[in-house]
Amino acid sequence: MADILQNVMDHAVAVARKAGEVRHPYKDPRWFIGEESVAAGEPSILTDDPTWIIDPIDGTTNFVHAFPFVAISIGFTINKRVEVGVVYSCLEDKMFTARRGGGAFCNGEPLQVSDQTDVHRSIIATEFGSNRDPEVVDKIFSSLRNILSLPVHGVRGAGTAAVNLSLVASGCVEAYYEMGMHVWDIAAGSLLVLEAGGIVMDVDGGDADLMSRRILAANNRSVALRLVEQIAPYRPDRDDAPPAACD
Ligand SMILES: O=P(O)(O)O[C@H]1[C@H](O)[C@@H](O)[C@H](O)[C@H](O)[C@@H]1O
Ligand SMILES: [Mg+2]
Ligand SMILES: [Mg+2]
Repeated sequence: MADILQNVMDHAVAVARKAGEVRHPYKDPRWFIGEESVAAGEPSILTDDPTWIIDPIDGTTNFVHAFPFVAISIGFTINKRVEVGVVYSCLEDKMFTARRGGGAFCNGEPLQVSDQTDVHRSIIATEFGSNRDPEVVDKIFSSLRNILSLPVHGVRGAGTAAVNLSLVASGCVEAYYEMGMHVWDIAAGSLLVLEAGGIVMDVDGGDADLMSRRILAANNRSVALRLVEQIAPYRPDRDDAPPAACD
């Protein structure tokens, strides 16, 4: 694991030097998008530069309530594409790692998504999120009702996007979708799913967009597209939306 991170950091330095940059890739705030740094007012703009995307605690509400799923999520992008993903599920003591083109692993063991193609025999993970706007809550429940009525084998939610994505990558659930989470929740986990043989797309079936705050990750296209038909989509403000103007 340390080797993977060291290689990536070396790569980041090499890319920076090639571009004639003198910035230090581990210290310049422009090379980071983190939940806490953004909360402190740092920008949340994904550029082509090597960028670390970090959620130090994914599953904060779980953590506060001692609900036993909490993760650390670290993604690394170049040209806006996730090259490395690391999710550490702390209480399970599972270290999930993926490198683009290099596969996905849990504690060093290769991961493979489920081979189930029938949505009716699937478990779907999702989250209720934290937005209590009645229109959003209606959409959440509309999607849930449609999916439960398909029917599916079950609907689950770990309370952390990173763990939900690790569950898709591990083949424990067939798919995970959510609207309203942030780029730091999904950057690392989305690569886990891709490298375990799955797919990642927008909830409307379009291309995945890391900054859109919408994700559908699945073991295969046939399960994903059946879910697209059931999901009532809404558009949260993007992670890279300009801050609202003050009067
Ligand atoms: O804020 P943290 O880092 O705990 O992350 C969020 C989760 O990852 C979401 O899936 C989940 O839906 C919640 O929004 C949760 O807040
Ligand atoms: Mg999070
Ligand atoms: Mg967090």
